[in-house]
Amino acid sequence: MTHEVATLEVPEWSIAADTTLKPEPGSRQLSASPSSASLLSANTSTCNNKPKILLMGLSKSGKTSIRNVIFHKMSANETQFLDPTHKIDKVDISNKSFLDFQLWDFPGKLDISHLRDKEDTSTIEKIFEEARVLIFVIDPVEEKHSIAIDRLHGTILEAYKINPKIKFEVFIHKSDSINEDQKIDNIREMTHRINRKLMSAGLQDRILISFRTTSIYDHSIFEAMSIVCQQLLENILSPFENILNAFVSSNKMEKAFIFDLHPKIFIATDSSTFDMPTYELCCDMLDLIADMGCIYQEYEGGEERGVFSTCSVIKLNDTLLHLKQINRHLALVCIQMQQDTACTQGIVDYNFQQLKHGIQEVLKVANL
Ligand SMILES: Nc1nc2c(ncn2[C@@H]2O[C@H](COP(=O)(O)OP(=O)(O)OP(=O)(O)O)[C@@H](O)[C@H]2O)c(=O)[nH]1
Repeated sequence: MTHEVATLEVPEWSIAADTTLKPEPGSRQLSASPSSASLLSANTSTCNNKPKILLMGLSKSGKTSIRNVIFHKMSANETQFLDPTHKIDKVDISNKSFLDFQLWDFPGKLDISHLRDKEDTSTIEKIFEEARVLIFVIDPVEEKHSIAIDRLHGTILEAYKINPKIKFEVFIHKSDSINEDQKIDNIREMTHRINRKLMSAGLQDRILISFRTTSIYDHSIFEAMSIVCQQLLENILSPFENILNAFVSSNKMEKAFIFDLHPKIFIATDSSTFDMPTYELCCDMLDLIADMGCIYQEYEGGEERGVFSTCSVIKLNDTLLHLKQINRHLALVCIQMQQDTACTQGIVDYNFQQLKHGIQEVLKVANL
């Protein structure tokens, strides 16, 4: 397979060290033997109006690793040296990001479902009433499956009681350590066990839980987090999808994604079938352009020179990969089969300008 970079401009988003993370001061303090009170601590009191995503699960299930790999560009191998989380770690995802929300990483030792008797209930209510999505991370190779399912069930009941609109996502994590058959079996077994528990509480029709297999060692965690983050953008998802559908059909594209560049999360795609290899190819293109950008970024007077109209095309045999920056935060990445000569670069460029205009109009109306 020949890899050929046809055109390349340096993207301004590729350079900066990751500044999307702004952990709150003191949010990672250690305590010798944490009680539930110290695990919760005053951290829950500094809420703001941003949507919140909660990251829960047993100790060592991989919550902090997920957070760091996606939002802090930590390599998967480095996560082996992470300390356990001792207090709720709240992270603002904003600044250089299009997405604007808070991610709350909970200590695995903190079992919210058993706190009602011990804690001020208003603290627990505060956690759930402002949350949009609860991600529960389960390690499938742990012997503590039943404990994890019990904790998940208790947490879901508690959260639903306080906030019936909250969405539930279960990441069956560390999928790199199990084979394909085990992945399917795991999802089937967990769905069955949690549904049986919800049925006995009479809630099986009211609570919808999505199960995904994830790993920080491949793109699956980025895909899963992308789908979770899209739940915060409900009002723009459908117009974005329509615009992408029109772009894909008029340029005879295979697939198109709109990515938030910090972090590498896709916030929309066209309605054609999603397949992992295509998504991985688009992610790899983003990484490649970002890396090239780091090397070739030009500076003016010690400052990075802003490049707002980055366009890159990579030719892989008979496939063209396009990356076109829409604005400071967003980029279109799409795949086109080259044998389709009807769509020249000029036509693609013109149609991209129409897409860009459409996206900007949607963002204006949505006040984003
Ligand atoms: N194989 C594999 N290991 C992972 C994955 N994600 C995390 N880990 C490892 O799991 C271990 C625990 O990860 P942490 O992120 O610290 O777990 P945690 O859920 O935050 O743990 P607490 O802070 O105690 O609640 C680390 O050694 C990680 O390297 C994964 O996708 N695959």
